[in-house]
Amino acid sequence: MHRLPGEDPVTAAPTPAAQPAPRLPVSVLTGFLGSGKTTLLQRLLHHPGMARTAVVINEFGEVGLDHLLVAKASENMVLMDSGCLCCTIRGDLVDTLRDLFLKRVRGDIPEFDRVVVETTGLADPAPIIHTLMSDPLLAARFRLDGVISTVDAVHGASQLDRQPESVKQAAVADRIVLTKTDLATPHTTLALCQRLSAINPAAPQIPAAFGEVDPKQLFDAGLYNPDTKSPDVARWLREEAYRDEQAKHHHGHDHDHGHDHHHHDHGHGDACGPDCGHDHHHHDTNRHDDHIRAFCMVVDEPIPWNNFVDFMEALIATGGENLLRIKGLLNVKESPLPVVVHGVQHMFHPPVQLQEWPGEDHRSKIVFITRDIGESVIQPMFDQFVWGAEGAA
Ligand SMILES: Nc1nc2c(ncn2[C@@H]2O[C@H](COP(=O)(O)OP(=O)(O)OP(=O)(O)O)[C@@H](O)[C@H]2O)c(=O)[nH]1
Repeated sequence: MHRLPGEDPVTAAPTPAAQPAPRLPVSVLTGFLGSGKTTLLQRLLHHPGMARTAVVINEFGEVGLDHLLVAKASENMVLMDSGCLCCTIRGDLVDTLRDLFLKRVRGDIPEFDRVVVETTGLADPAPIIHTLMSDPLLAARFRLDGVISTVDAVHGASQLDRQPESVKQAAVADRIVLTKTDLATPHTTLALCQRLSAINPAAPQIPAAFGEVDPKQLFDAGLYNPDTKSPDVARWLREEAYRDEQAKHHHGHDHDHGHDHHHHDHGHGDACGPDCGHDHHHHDTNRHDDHIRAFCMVVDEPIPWNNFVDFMEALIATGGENLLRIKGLLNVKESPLPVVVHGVQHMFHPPVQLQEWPGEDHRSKIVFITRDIGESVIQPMFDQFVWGAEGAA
């Protein structure tokens, strides 16, 4: 069984949340085969805003860098005229990032302020996120900024139907980039956006034909706002997006029987939109995204920290691989200051104690994106572990 790292955020030396973390932010760029990752990267590498970025890719050939190449820094590293560095994976990601960091410290390569790692199209992004969180040397030097997932506006819906990886890539995303919007009809794009909102209510969906997007929309997706140099919980958690989505999918239903409901086009094609009059509201267990649940729990009473850890451990033991993303702002009983938790599957970042509440609302809010574990399972488990031992609530 996995303990939450950090054990006790209250008695442990508090992570100084108000100071910007010195670790370099890493963005993971993922997306299904052919969904436009390379096209997006090519456009990004041209962008002046991408100077001081190191990009980690699988092969130079894929990205077609010849016209951008300024100097070869080493066998697997090139420097571009935009100022950014591009390097191919050597060994594994851990070796590559350590190598990059060492070269930067030694001054062998120009300083960079952020890293983008492109995954292959069939990759499950979770192990990469785990590597960043769990390798002690990497975790001391790098931090996960966010996951950017490209979704093909034309083929995205059928990929969501058939490919569990594509659903997972969308579910763990902090930003979703809709590619090939130039080729898709507005109806197709709208229907896809609605499906993506049901899978991942909080991730902004950014249309980018031919990779045309302002890098600012993709980066700085983490808890810290680089402008204010302080945590921006509202932007990071976006629990209201989960509540809006839950309200949409539970209209007319006051029960939770373990299934979510989705609006979708089940074969009516482009002509079918949300106002087309078809009955879109039904179950279809063959679609991979019908297994995804996205919901928010709001807890009024302060939570005993150890009970919360027990709850998380029980949940991880029940189905850690199905907890795609969990984020929370907790009011813990032992402290007047809030604690932020963040997990992907069975791995959790060390909890962070904030130095102040982000607003007047001091209730705990936890958002979940899960596969096959609904609120109807998680809420009773939470009540049992968190309040059961206390005899409260
Ligand atoms: N019309 C149009 N074509 C696009 C767009 N984005 C990508 N493409 C094309 O789609 C194809 C696949 O794009 P890539 O950028 O190679 O996709 P990828 O995700 O890197 O592909 P893999 O590395 O094979 O997983 C290429 O032929 C691109 O030119 C877009 O926004 N509009």
